[in-house]
Amino acid sequence: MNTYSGKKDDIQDNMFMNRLHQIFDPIEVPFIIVNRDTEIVMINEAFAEYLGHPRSEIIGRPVAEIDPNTRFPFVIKTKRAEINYKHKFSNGHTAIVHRIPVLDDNGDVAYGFGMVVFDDIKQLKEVLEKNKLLEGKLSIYQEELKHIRGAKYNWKTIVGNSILMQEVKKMASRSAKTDSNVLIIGESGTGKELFAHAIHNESKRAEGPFVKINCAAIPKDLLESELFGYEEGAFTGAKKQGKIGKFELAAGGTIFLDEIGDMPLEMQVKILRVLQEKEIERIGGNRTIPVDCRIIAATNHDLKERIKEQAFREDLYYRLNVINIEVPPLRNRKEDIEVLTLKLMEKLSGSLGKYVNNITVDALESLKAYNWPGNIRELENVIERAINLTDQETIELQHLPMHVIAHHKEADLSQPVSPTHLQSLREAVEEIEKSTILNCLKVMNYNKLKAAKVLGISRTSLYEKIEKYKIEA
Ligand SMILES: Nc1ncnc2c1ncn2[C@@H]1O[C@H](COP(=O)(O)OP(=O)(O)OP(=O)(O)O)[C@@H](O)[C@H]1O
Repeated sequence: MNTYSGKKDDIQDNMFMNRLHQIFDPIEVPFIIVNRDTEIVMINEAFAEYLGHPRSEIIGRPVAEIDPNTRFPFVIKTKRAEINYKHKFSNGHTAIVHRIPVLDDNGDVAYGFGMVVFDDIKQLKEVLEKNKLLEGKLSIYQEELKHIRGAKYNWKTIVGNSILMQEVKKMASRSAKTDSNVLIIGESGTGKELFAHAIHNESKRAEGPFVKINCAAIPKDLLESELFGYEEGAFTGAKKQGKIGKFELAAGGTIFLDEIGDMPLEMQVKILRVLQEKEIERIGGNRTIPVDCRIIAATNHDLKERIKEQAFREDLYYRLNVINIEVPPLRNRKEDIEVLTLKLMEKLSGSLGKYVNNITVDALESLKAYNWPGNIRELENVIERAINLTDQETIELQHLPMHVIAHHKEADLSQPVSPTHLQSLREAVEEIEKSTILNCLKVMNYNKLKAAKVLGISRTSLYEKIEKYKIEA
């Protein structure tokens, strides 16, 4: 081992430099330390070898004697570090180096520290290439993550080019540029959730998570812990390690509060507090956690009516309703029915594994004539049923439910039902009854109370019919 024996050769310095050699020698990266007179006080084996000199011959000598191109005198004079500088050594090697002045307590330069980061430019190029490759991969994974995290839809996947839809899309797209709260209103099945996805996807939070919570589907007692999470042992039955709530999960992204109109009043107070304070507290916790997510809420209720009924807080309504987007019902944009039908046929053919890509003019006319109380979700169900019924690649009138055909007056006269579909009146009535109940249940998200109301029958009667037709509800 070589030891330092420069001009200011006090024993402590010597021991210190020996120690540095012990540290830097096993490392293959070239390191060097010079004193303020730019004499080499430490150089590890890797650097000595790189310069092509035995270490014993260069320790203590001015670095410029070994490498006349050195910039250490400049770095020591200016006290300015040079990071990632390209340097051509006098032995012909070109490398990327760092040169860093090390200051003492008085702010004067005590040493100059140098290292070779890449020992030739080719190596640097390779690293850059690798980096480019990794960046490419990273963006693929980011895309995948975005997909997994939930926000799947954008303006293109929201089908419909009627004037009404163009207006709503324009408004929603404008809202995506801000971070304000958005309230999306519209009947059930109109596509409110799709709009929430698309707004998130176009916002500056697009790379963040999109977290949805259905305020109507989660039992009242669980809603608070779902939204805010809880600390370890917060209540009996709580998970041991605690639980992170949706607001925290949505950090950096968007939280979508679906069916906000059905949120219990006690929870509305808590949500209002979050909107005002921009912080939450986990159940059983004693610290506040800042909320960093955009809020989009949706409802199919007339919230002003709910306020009158004292079922919804007026202050919360105004907090949420900063930007209001109203998704029109399908019956007000019948121009969209054809393109929606074709798109849904394509989508459902894929998921049902049955290729159906045509629809007769009559069948399409029927769809256009119908009023669609369940909107696009109902249209989707009707198309799915038709794809299941047809033996060919075409949906015909006979594949549509009776209540849809009934709206197309000429259709039932001009289009005879095919002999294979002839049936008794009782069978026909039962088929209509069954499909009407099934449709209604689907449209009402299997809420039997609501479905019974819409069907105009009692809940008991609905249960009997579900039993009779063996409907899985
Ligand atoms: N414009 C559209 N283009 C294509 N598919 C649509 C469109 N609008 C809605 N859908 C489809 O219709 C179904 C219902 O849409 P969505 O769940 O967004 O409605 P919603 O208004 O949020 O309903 P709810 O109020 O019951 O929650 C979904 O399967 C969705 O993919």
